[in-house]
Amino acid sequence: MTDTIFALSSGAPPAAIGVIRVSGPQAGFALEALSGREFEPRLAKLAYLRDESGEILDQALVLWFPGPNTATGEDLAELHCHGGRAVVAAIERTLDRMDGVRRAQPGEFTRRAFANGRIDLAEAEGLADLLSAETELKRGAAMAMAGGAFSAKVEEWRSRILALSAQVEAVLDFDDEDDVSELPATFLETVVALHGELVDWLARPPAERLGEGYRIVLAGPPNAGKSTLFNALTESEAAITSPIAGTTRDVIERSVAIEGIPFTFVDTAGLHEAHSDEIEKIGIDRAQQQLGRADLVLWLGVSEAAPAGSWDIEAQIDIPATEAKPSPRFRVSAVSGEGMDAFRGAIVAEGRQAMPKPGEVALNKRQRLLVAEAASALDDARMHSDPLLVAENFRRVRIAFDRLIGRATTEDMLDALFGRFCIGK
Ligand SMILES: Nc1nc2c(c(=O)[nH]1)N(C=O)[C@@H](CNc1ccc(C(=O)N[C@@H](CCC(=O)O)C(=O)O)cc1)CN2
Ligand SMILES: Nc1nc2c(ncn2[C@@H]2O[C@H](COP(=O)(O)OP(=O)(O)OP(=O)(O)O)[C@@H](O)[C@H]2O)c(=O)[nH]1
Ligand SMILES: [Mg+2]
Repeated sequence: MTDTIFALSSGAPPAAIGVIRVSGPQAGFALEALSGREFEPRLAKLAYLRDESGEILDQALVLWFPGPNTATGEDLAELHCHGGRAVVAAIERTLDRMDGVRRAQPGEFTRRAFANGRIDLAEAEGLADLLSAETELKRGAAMAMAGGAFSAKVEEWRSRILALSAQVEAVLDFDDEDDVSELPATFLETVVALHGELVDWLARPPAERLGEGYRIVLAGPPNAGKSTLFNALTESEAAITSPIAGTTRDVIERSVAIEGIPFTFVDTAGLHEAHSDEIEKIGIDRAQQQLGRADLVLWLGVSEAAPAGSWDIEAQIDIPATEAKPSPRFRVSAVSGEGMDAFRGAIVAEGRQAMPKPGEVALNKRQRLLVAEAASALDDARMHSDPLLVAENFRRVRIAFDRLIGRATTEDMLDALFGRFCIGK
């Protein structure tokens, strides 16, 4: 028999309220054992929860959801208890002592929702992202994925490839000529259109961008004001600043959201020919590596040395002795604040255009690999005139679509996905 599982599904104690969810065939029994009574479906009721000896553990608000029309597709009970550590622990211990009832593993509620067909795999991935969303932009993308926006798209692609497959199968069934010339005139057009759509999806900003943030590296010679600017942009004191050249030696990273856009700012050691100091040399090596990883480099050195694609910044403009650059992209002072508003605005605009659009679905790596596999199979299909090979490649396309929404999955893959969830989800 399926185990009945339980876990605290709200924030960690101590909290005002803790919600313990119980899902599975024994959920109704467990609820009755704790409360001594039965409940009307989907109607909140206040009840005392007791252990086997009759001792009151808590007074809780209880919800009873009989399956299969529930979040998990199983019988489901929710105990909205007081969120103190000992309260939650006492209720959990009492549940744990019941036959066929055990603690849930990470993501196990969602895994059951998937196993019972309540949600598909893309929606489950969206839920995982929703739980880890720290910016407005990521929340919007995750909500779109969790709400089935991409699943609906894949279903549509799937029906298109099935229709194309049927046309090829018809040729295979009725034609001895082994020639795709019998296919409808629109056949190739339809293949090309679907392929183009997949390629467009692959060109979209990836979902990982939303987590990692737009990566901006500050670079230039010592004492150029990199760390001071870094602190101003991240509104922190993360980097040490001083008039001593060579103050920053290691790479300092800070992730911040500005206007809902996620950024990772990176401060680096001043670039110059370090002759004697071994530590500084290592720092400069690391700074150089960071230049290669950046989405955007803010260059505070002489304009002639600016790396390709970087923004040439004239910093410390409040200091009269600062030599003016001929045509910098921005002139700023992190100390007086001069030029900073326009500079910050431009950075936000740059980050925004590299991110998925608000509320738009973004694909994660797994999803991109499968869309790429479907696109490449369609491309192969286009190259063949043998209907057997065309049909075979269309099968590859269909399998990739199936994997996107979880119609074809392996245990390993499900373990990896649902392991990302916290306990209680
Ligand atoms: N108290 C509580 N809040 C919660 C959740 C929960 O499980 N419990 N959720 C946990 O993720 C989210 C809401 N998600 C849910 C998704 C489906 C169903 C559900 O029962 N679906 C049924 C009936 C739908 C209906 O009544 O209209 C169904 O789909 O058939 C419930 C919650 C966020 N808030
Ligand atoms: N007045 C003024 N002083 C600044 C400004 N930016 C930086 N400074 C000062 O210049 C000195 C060097 O600044 P840092 O930010 O440490 O320079 P850095 O580029 O990080 O230097 P290294 O870490 O050694 O490579 C410090 O004393 C700062 O206080 C500015 O915009 N105006
Ligand atoms: Mg520094």
